[in-house]
Amino acid sequence: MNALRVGTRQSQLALTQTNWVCQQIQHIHNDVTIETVKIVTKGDRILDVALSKVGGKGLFIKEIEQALLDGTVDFAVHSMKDMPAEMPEGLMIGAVPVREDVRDVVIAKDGCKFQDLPFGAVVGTSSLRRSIQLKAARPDLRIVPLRGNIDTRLRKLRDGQEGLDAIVLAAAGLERMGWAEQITERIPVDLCIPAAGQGALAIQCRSDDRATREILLALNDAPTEKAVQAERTFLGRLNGGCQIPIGAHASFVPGEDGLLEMIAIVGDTTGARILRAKATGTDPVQLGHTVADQLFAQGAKEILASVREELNRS
Ligand SMILES: NCc1[nH]cc(CCC(=O)O)c1CC(=O)O
Repeated sequence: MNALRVGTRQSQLALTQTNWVCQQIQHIHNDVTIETVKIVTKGDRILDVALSKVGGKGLFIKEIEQALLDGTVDFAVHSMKDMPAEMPEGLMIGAVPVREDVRDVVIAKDGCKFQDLPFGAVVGTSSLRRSIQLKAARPDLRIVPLRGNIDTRLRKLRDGQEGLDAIVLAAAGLERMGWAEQITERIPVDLCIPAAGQGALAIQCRSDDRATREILLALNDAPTEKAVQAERTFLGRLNGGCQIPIGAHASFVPGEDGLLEMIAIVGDTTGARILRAKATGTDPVQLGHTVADQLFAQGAKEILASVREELNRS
């Protein structure tokens, strides 16, 4: 008999993800019992302000990490893309389950494909990463801020708030909620490079908790882990938080045994300057550094400095 406690945010998505992980664990270890501990994070308390204005890294995870360190919970399930590249001493990612669809998606009021949206259509997203890439493809679009949990955002579109014609969300959240039928179009990754870790889960635990680590390991998917490692190494080099427009997507090249390809983007807040990079490699950490170095060689440091300055001012 083994009794574990899992920490989670209380959004529908967080609970759904956590339940999925607990089911997987109990499928493999039917003697393990798991108690769910709901934790409110700073990100949950300030849902009315654009994330880019709130700033700070790990807005949705700090309180949960503290509960892990305190021993109040034994593991935690996070959306990988909400995790900062660096982790507090004593904690680790114990498993990375197989990734969902990594893409961003458009949900349009009239079921209109992205390129077919009317001139000047209003598109809701609070993500600078999404907004600068969508504007690069469709400069006419009017991007408006959109916050809240997935269900809140879908409701705002249905209600036509802010004159919304469409919203952009991650496919993964919708898939996990069972709401994929609402998706109008999955945006190709080279048109809108996803956030580092998008579509993946991170199961976090204490580094010294061997028993829990052993249990979690069975849920790990090595290809997902390696792709995410490349993306997060890159993110760490750029020192990026969720408010900075950075995208990174790594995937194994089909038919090329063990070869990863990564594409990445960094831009300023208006999208006036956008830098892109692409590389392949077999070592995830090396690949993350290679792509970061490519962007630094193109002037990413100046862009990042200007974004940070701007976000600090506003
Ligand atoms: N930004 C919040 C967030 N964090 C994780 C997901 C779900 C998708 C995922 O796990 O990548 C979402 C919602 C969204 O971006 O649409």
